[in-house]
Amino acid sequence: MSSLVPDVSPEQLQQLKESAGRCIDEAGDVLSLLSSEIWRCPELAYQEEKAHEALVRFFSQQPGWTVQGHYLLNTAFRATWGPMGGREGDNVVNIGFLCEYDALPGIGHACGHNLIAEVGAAAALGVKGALGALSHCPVRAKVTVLGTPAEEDGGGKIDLIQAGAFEGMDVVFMAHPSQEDVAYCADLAEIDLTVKYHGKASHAAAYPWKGINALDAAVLAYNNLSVLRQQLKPEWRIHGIIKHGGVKPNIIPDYSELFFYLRTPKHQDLPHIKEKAEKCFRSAAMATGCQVNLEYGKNEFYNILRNITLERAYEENGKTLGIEFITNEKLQEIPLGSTDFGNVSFVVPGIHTYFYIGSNALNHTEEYTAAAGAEKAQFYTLRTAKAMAMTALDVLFCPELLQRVRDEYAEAKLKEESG
Ligand SMILES: NCCC[C@H](NC(=O)CCN)C(=O)O
Repeated sequence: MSSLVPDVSPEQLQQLKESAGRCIDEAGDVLSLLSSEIWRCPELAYQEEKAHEALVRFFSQQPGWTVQGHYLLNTAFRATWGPMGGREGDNVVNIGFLCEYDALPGIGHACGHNLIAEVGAAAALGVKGALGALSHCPVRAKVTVLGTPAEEDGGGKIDLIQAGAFEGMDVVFMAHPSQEDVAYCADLAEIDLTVKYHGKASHAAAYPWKGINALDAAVLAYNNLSVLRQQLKPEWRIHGIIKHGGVKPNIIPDYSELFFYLRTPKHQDLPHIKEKAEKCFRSAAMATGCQVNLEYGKNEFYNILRNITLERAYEENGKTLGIEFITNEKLQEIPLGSTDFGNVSFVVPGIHTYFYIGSNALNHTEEYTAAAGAEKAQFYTLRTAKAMAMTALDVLFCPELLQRVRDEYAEAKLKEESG
């Protein structure tokens, strides 16, 4: 155990951790109600108005929180507690907990973002409850809960970074529902791409030769990408849909639209995959005579800048609660997606952990939607919140640990950005 702040013994820190756990358990009912309220009203990216309202109300009803609704984004919020403790002039240690709450089209909370909101809120209540019960907290602490919308589409955290929402935070935590408990996954960098082909309509039977077929362009592009995949590095991903391919069989389509995600392990590799994909889309335009427009998403999602120091502290705390983390060997088998937390990890040291919710269903399926709304998920969600809260207390009371977190972050960022 790293050395603690003066006047705090390891036993006292352990008692604080147990106090945080009790506070989370005591709030279990209201936390479950919050989570199910969000789960029952799935809302898409940037449209999470009911979820935003539920979370703002939740923290407004909890004593001691300063709550800002519509914080920098219409459906983002910020709830802060502190600074408290320590002595005037002491450095404040600001711990951030992130809440996601956007759903997926047609299948609701199939990624369990209602549980992400719950686990962030729960961990924050736990830390605040433990520190608030002290007659005098020897460290100057602040807890910040940030509601970060639109992870599934657009990247609300990236908008919030650009708006300065993460300034002054020392460490951030969030946890994402999964099939396993793991402190880190090598989530991929990602960019959205919308491709629009414009051709010329004509009667498909009477005089097709007068048409310029935008659906042909879409099909050629799709097939170009399908053969390109053999030449991509194994971790790279290109996948997408044809959103529009025509209106009637007897009208040569004059418009088609495709929506694709391009992914690479490092965000520095995104330009390379973009270049390869663009050739596939532009050559299809050339072959058919269509005009083509390529429109990239407004935000590039970064890969996660991992912090092993923080991950290990989280794992140590989680194991005391019975969490069985998967081994590193199995880590290679974890399916990877992308998250705008990656961008956050390049401005603040943090961890984006994954947690089992009592089901082996797969994310982005209707089965997972059911699992995310099931009572069974509550035990695992609160347990994860306790592990996060305990790790936050380690950071607050072990200056040496916080320094190692910061040193690793600075070194990893320098290494990553120097390629
Ligand atoms: N265009 C961004 C897509 C993000 C999405 N994220 C996840 O699925 C993580 C879990 N919510 C993705 O497709 O990776």
